[in-house]
Amino acid sequence: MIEFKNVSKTFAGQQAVSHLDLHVKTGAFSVLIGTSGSGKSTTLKMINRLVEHDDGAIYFAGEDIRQLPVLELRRRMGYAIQSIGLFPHWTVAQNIATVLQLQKWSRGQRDARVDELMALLGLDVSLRDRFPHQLSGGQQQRVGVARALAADPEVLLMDEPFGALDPVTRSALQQEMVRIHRLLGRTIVLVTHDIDEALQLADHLVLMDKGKVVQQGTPLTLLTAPHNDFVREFFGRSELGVRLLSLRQVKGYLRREPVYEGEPLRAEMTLREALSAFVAQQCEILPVHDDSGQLCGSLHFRDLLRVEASGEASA
Ligand SMILES: Nc1ncnc2c1ncn2[C@@H]1O[C@H](COP(=O)(O)OP(=O)(O)OP(=O)(O)O)[C@@H](O)[C@H]1O
Repeated sequence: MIEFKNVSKTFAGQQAVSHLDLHVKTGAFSVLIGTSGSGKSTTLKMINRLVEHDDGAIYFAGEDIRQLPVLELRRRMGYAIQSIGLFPHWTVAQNIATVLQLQKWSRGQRDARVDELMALLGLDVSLRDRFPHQLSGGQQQRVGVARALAADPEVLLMDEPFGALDPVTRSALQQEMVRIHRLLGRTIVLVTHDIDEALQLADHLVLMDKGKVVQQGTPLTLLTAPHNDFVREFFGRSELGVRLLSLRQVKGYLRREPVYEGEPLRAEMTLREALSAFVAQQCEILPVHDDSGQLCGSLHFRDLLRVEASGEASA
C-alpha cells in the first residue's frame, strides 16, 4: 500500500531520515516508534507530502506520490495529530464535515455521515452543535479522528494522536482505535513514543533510531527476537515480562473447568489485565466469560508464569 525505497530527508544539512526502506501493508495497523528526533514524524509527513523527501521514492498504491496531485493524495489519506487542529468557530458537526464540504457533498449526505461517524467514535449526538472549547480533550480528539475518517480515506495517518490525554482517556481511545481498525479494515500508520501504546495497537511495529529503521516486525518478534542491544534496551529488559503479557489474551490460556468465585475476567482481556485482576482480588483462579457474558472456563494465575519470552504461543 505504501512503500519507501531508499528515502532520505535532510533539514538544513542535518539528516532527519536516512536511506529508509519501509513497506506498509494494506489493512495493517503500522506503528512507528523510536527515540525522540529519530525521524518518525518526518517519515509520516512524507507520506502525504507535508514534508517532501529529498532522495529515493515513495509509492502509494503502486504510484510514485510525486506523480499524484498533492490534493488528490491528501484526499485519499486522513490525517490526525496531537494538537487536533479543530476549527474553533465551527461546531463539532461542521468540523467533522470539513472535507465533505470541500468535496461538495449535499447537506443531507453530510448530516448522515456526521451522525455515522459520531456513533462510530462514541460521541453523543448532543455534542453535535458544540464548539471545540466546549469539549473535553478526549472528545476533541475523537472529533479529530472522526474528521480524518470522514471521506473514508484509504489510509489514516496519525501523529501522536493521544499524546495530550490522561491515561484513562488515552486507554479508552486506544481501544476504540483497535475496534475501528477491525471494523473498517483501513490501513493505519501511527506515530508514538509510548511503548505500551505501540504494543497494544500495532500489528506491524517499526522501531527507528537516528533516521533509520533498526528493526520492524510484529510486536512479539521485536520483544522476543531483538536484533541488537538497542532494541532490547528500548523495550526495557526489566519490563519484558509484563509487556509480553500485554500481547497475549486470556482466551489463549483458558482451562476448561469452570469456577464460580471471583469477579469474572473476559476472554478478550490481555494477560496483563488479568494479572491486575488477580492482584486486586488476591486469588489464584478466576472465572472467564466470553463475549456474550457466558462462563467459558477459568484462568489460573500460575499459567501466567508460563508465558515465555521466546515462544509464539497463542499471541
Ligand atoms: N521542519 C523542520 N525543520 C528543521 N528540522 C526539522 C524539521 N522537522 C524535523 N526536524 C528535525 O529532524 C529530526 C527528526 O525529527 P522528527 O520530528 O521526524 O522526529 P520524531 O522521531 O518524530 O521526534 P519526536 O518523537 O521528538 O517527535 C529532528 O532532529 C528534528 O529536529
